[in-house]
Amino acid sequence: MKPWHPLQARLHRQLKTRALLPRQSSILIAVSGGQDSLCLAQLLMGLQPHWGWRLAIVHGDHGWRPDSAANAAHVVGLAQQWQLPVWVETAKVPPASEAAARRWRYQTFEALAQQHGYSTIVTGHTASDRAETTLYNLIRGSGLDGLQSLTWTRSLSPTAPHLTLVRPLLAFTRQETGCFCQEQGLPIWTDSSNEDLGFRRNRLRRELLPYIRQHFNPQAERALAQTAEIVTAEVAYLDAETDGWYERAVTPHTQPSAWEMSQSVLQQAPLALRRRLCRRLLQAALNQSPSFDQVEKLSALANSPNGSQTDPFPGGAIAIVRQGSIWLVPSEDDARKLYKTKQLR
Ligand SMILES: Nc1ncnc2c1ncn2[C@@H]1O[C@H](COP(=O)(O)OP(=O)(O)OP(=O)(O)O)[C@@H](O)[C@H]1O
Repeated sequence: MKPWHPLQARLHRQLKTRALLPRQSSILIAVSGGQDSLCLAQLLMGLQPHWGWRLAIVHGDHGWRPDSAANAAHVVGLAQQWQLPVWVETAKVPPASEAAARRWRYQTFEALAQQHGYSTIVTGHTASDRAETTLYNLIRGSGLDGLQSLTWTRSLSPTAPHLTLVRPLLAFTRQETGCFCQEQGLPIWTDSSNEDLGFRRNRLRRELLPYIRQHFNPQAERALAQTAEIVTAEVAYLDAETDGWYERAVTPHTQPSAWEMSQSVLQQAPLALRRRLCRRLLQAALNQSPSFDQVEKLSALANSPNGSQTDPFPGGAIAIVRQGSIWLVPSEDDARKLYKTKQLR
């Protein structure tokens, strides 16, 4: 038997200690054709006899670049060479942004995984991606949740709770995956859009991070990825704490729909949890991630007198203080209905 490559041995240890990909799992590998996902596919294939996984490849063709069909054909060719099942999903209309493309990819891959009985989708995200995301989110003013950036695992959607997204390469840098591909002679497909400095993300990767490395910390990438790792555990802890406070503080009502939050519970909550409670409530009520200012606006009602009210949130929802409760109602109209039913007195 061929001795394991050091990266393969490291990945094996990671998978064991973190219990990321259980034995006999059915795994769909998301392969863009870039160096990270090629490295991932190759490493998983090498470990497959030991873990007994069922592996397959999936590729998403966004139709963005003139060479996107050739890119897809390249991935199909590799999968055939590796003797793995392969699916290519093509976007009917090219997604309008990076974020839209990501959403489309995960939705399509998720449907495919369900259809063919795969329990896990894996991506080639690395410590370098993690470092960049953390730095990017820091500059944008994100809280801890943004700084944790990419997590090792996450469930893909509430409609498919058994389906997990796993990122097994978060401990490897892009430099390591690049060297690995070169050593193994893996044919990397170069995505020309990665060079485009019109994208903020690329400028951060090609200009800001090299500057930080040169002038502040040659290990900046590892340091940022480490920050993300530390923050991930802290966010998990705070989330679990928030669960209990949310349960005690918030009562949902129907007809008309409204959320009632106890003012005294909100007052007792430490500021970090108070903000989390308000954020979670706004997320549920508005169906979108609230901004910091919106969270602060709701949180300020913890100490506001009876009768206080916020100006409308996006979509027209308002929050009103009544008799020790903060009522979050979808609109002024709903507030009037509540007055009629005497709940809001
Ligand atoms: N078009 C795609 N088809 C399949 N998987 C994709 C696609 N684009 C991205 N992915 C998955 O998401 C991961 C991260 O995507 P990202 O856009 O950061 O990487 P990339 O630069 O396109 O390619 P790579 O990470 O493979 O070098 C990839 O490693 C890959 O697993």
